[in-house]
Amino acid sequence: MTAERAGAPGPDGTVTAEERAVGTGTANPGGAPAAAERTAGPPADAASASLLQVADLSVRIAGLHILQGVSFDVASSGVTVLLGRNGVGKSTTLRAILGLTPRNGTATGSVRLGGEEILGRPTHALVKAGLGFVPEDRCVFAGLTVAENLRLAERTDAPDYDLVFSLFPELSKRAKQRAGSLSGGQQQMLSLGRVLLNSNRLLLIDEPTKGLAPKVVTEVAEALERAAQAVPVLLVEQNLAVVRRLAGDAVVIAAGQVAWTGPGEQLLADPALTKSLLAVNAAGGH
Ligand SMILES: Nc1ncnc2c1ncn2[C@@H]1O[C@H](COP(=O)(O)OP(=O)(O)OP(=O)(O)O)[C@@H](O)[C@H]1O
Repeated sequence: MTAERAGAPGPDGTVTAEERAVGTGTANPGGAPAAAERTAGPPADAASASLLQVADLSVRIAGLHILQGVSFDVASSGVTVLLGRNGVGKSTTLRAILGLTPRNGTATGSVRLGGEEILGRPTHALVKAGLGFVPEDRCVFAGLTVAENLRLAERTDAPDYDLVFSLFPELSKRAKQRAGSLSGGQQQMLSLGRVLLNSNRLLLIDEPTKGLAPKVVTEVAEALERAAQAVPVLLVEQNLAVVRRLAGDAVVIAAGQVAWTGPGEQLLADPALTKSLLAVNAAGGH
């Protein structure tokens, strides 16, 4: 698809001077990337180390210009975390990558997976190409058993049950239990297991710890850590304790654009920056 000019918002844009001012991170001072930075792209070694390259991604839905030229890379191993205040467009970014922008919307720019342009390709082709998605609502069939949920997710003749059960032994133990009676954390593991049965090049995971009790959050973070050893992950996550535990690189979206990118550790080590970008304390509280 053709790259759409980003930067200055259109008449329906949502960028305010104050929001732009929070973009003081080392990787992207000033919030929106300068045109020269965008066209220059990442250094050659960074490009070769990245699996997914999102460049100048703009999404408009129902008259709203939600993403206004978002650019970032996802590393070929470990967890890249996508952060930002509520409603900035994190889920919209995942959905655009997956070809799930609603039909009354448009997604323009470029998304490359392993160097190949994928923006605009249909979702079924992207799933076949190795994008695995774990949505925010977990998506398990409450009335079916764990084993049935897993069987329904099989997409190949050789689903990798060994991997899934080695990562989440709980799923093997609870194979005959109805998914609706699992705890929130166990449901999240089932949701991850359903995706990991098939071979994936990249997992896109949307707020897996949302609404979970602190103890369960820790369990899910451990599960994600194990999953990320098998497959690289692009993770939307608001819980900074989870980010601290998992993040390699962090990408912060504000006002429709990438306001900061860099090592997650570096972001969390700077409480003032964390607070200005995310309106939360690095200790984890709001
Ligand atoms: N289909 C849609 N129709 C209209 N507006 C939408 C649609 N999808 C998203 N939006 C709007 O786009 C903005 C970004 O939404 P999105 O869900 O991507 O944010 P988010 O950063 O993931 O938020 P949160 O952290 O609260 O989950 C919001 O203002 C949302 O209301």
